[in-house]
Amino acid sequence: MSVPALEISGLTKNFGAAKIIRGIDLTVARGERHAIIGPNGAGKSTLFNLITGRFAPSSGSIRLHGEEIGGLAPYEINRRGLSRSFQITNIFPRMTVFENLRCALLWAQGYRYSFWHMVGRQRALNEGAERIMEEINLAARRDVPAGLLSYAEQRALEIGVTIGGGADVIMLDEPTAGMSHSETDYIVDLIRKVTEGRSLVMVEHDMGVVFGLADRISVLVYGQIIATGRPEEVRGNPEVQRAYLGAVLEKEEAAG
Ligand SMILES: Nc1ncnc2c1ncn2[C@@H]1O[C@H](COP(=O)(O)OP(=O)(O)OP(=O)(O)O)[C@@H](O)[C@H]1O
Repeated sequence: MSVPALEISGLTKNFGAAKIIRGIDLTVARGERHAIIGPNGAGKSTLFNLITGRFAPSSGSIRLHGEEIGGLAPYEINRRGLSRSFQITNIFPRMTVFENLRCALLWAQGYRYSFWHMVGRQRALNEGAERIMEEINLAARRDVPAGLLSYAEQRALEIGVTIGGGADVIMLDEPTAGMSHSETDYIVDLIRKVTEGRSLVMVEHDMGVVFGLADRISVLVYGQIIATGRPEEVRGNPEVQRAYLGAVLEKEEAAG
């Protein structure tokens, strides 16, 4: 059996006396798209921040491709092949689409302190930036400053920046937050495309997005995973219905 992309076991996180993550075991296979859902305050962002290195675990283990990453700094985790996007757009508004992607590649390849090294890599960087631009469907917007793109295009660019470093585990925090139906469809198609052959872990409140994208779903309630499985298994799980999904799906149906 191949080593999972991500393997979390016995993970806990306390803030002072508050036990926020209370013993999580979770495995994400290579190439799997995995969604984490659950009610407000369940600990989804905290779990996300533990995996990406913003917080150190109180106990337990987080392995990326078999190597322990729990407690490493975010940039060290990034170098090992895990990249995250941000809920708040993380691009440079005055730089063009192309420059943003080039900058992401430059940063990821670790040339930021070596100007001469960088000059020698110009061609590879330019080609890499062009390739990602095609992948995220922004070639026609190549020379537009990022700040002038539509909101959905900015999120697409941000996904481009996230995959720019060649990471094979992508973490997305609410990638469709604040989007209209059509923008959501556009970003979902894009995420499906760019995560082909990569592993995806996403926190998302929109159940249409979750059930449309995820191979497997984990339901986090009060710092523990109460169910993990394929979408239809999770949807049919009575405990999940009771703790979370019943109310959410009713609300979404009512909203049309
Ligand atoms: N740095 C912190 N210090 C103390 N408590 C925190 C900290 N970060 C989060 N918490 C608490 O941890 C709990 C879980 O928060 P978290 O943001 O992880 O939940 P969530 O599932 O992402 O919620 P939402 O869906 O509303 O974003 C909350 O009660 C929150 O107040």
